[in-house]
Amino acid sequence: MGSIQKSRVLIVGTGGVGTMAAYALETGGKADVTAICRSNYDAVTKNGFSIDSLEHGNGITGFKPSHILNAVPKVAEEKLEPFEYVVVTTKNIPDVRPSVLDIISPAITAGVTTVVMLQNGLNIEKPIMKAFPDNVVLSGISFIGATETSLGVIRHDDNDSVKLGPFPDQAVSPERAEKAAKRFIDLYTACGKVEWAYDEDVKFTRWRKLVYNSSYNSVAAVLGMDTARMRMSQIVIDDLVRPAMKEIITIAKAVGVELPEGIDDKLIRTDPTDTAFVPSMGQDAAKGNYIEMENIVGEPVREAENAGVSAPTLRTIYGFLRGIQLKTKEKKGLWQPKFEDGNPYA
Ligand SMILES: NC(=O)C1=CN([C@@H]2O[C@H](COP(=O)(O)OP(=O)(O)OC[C@H]3O[C@@H](n4cnc5c(N)ncnc54)[C@H](OP(=O)(O)O)[C@@H]3O)[C@@H](O)[C@H]2O)C=CC1
Ligand SMILES: CC(C)(CO)C(=O)C(=O)O
Repeated sequence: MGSIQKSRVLIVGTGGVGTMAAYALETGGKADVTAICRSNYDAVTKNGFSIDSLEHGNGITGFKPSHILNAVPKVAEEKLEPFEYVVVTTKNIPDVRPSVLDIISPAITAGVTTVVMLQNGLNIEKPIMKAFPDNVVLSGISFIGATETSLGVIRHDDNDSVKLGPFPDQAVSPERAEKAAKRFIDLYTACGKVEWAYDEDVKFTRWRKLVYNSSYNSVAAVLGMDTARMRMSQIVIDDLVRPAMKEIITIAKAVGVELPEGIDDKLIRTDPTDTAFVPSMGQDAAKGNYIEMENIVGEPVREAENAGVSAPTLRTIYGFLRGIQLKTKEKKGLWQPKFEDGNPYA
């Protein structure tokens, strides 16, 4: 029997989500993974990844994807065989260059490569679909809890259950997009340890996830607080988290997405209370990293404005998050404190 041709998969970003994707795809045996590492490149090329995983087991050491690179390959220029899939697992920060489009473009073969976006937030697909109208772009909404605790060291402690499906309004045929999504699910779940499902309604799934992320993630970033403490306080839920959730539910309705009755109550109680869980934006803010505030809060706020819906809590939270991001930009040299032309407060 001849050997099976493995799918060429590029994973851009090997933090929590990207490393667990590399591990699932490689151990499934149907994919030949090229992983892009950045700050963890030296650690990973030397020692491989160390992983403690709820689903794959604890104490995994020395894991190395088939190929490890420290920059995204320029497929056309370097005359490489096209990638069938490019999986995007960086944080998505459109207000800081390079954008996701800038980062992944060199690796995409027009008309061939499917882009899999395993990132939180709204409208993240728009720039990719505009630049590559003849490529399938897939949405993966992840519930995995995976963190890179130090360079090349990953803790994975929640089920890797992703809903994957085509973003709406693509120029490619729905049949081609569905086939690409189902094939990727097959490659990923071949490891036998995780359950992924085909997503028939990406718009719904993304808005549903926003109910949690827009509220809990951003309040965690502003207050530096875990979700158990927010619930124990009562006031943080009553004054911030629940009103933000209710606004997302109202904006979703205005754009044609009916979220289930009681979704706010359910998601408020979703995290365990015996650990101090801090959602990703809270972790990034605490580390002084850029935060994913534009796709998680800015986009819903803009959708609300377009639909004529009032969203005062989200609007205020967005103001705080923009301030936090500006402080990070100043620390990293991307913003200088000076009056620009036209500033009325000079
Ligand atoms: N972690 C989780 O449990 C969940 C995460 N998500 C979403 O998944 C996405 C990924 O999150 P997560 O894995 O936690 O993120 P991490 O911050 O852990 O990892 C992101 C990785 O991308 C790398 N990266 C960023 N920019 C580049 C670049 N230009 N070139 C190469 N590598 C780059 C980072 O490198 P460096 O370290 O050098 O910055 C880092 O290794 C986010 O959108 C998040 O919201 C969704 C659900 C759950
Ligand atoms: C809460 C979680 C881990 C989703 O499962 C998430 O999306 C985040 O922290 O940003």
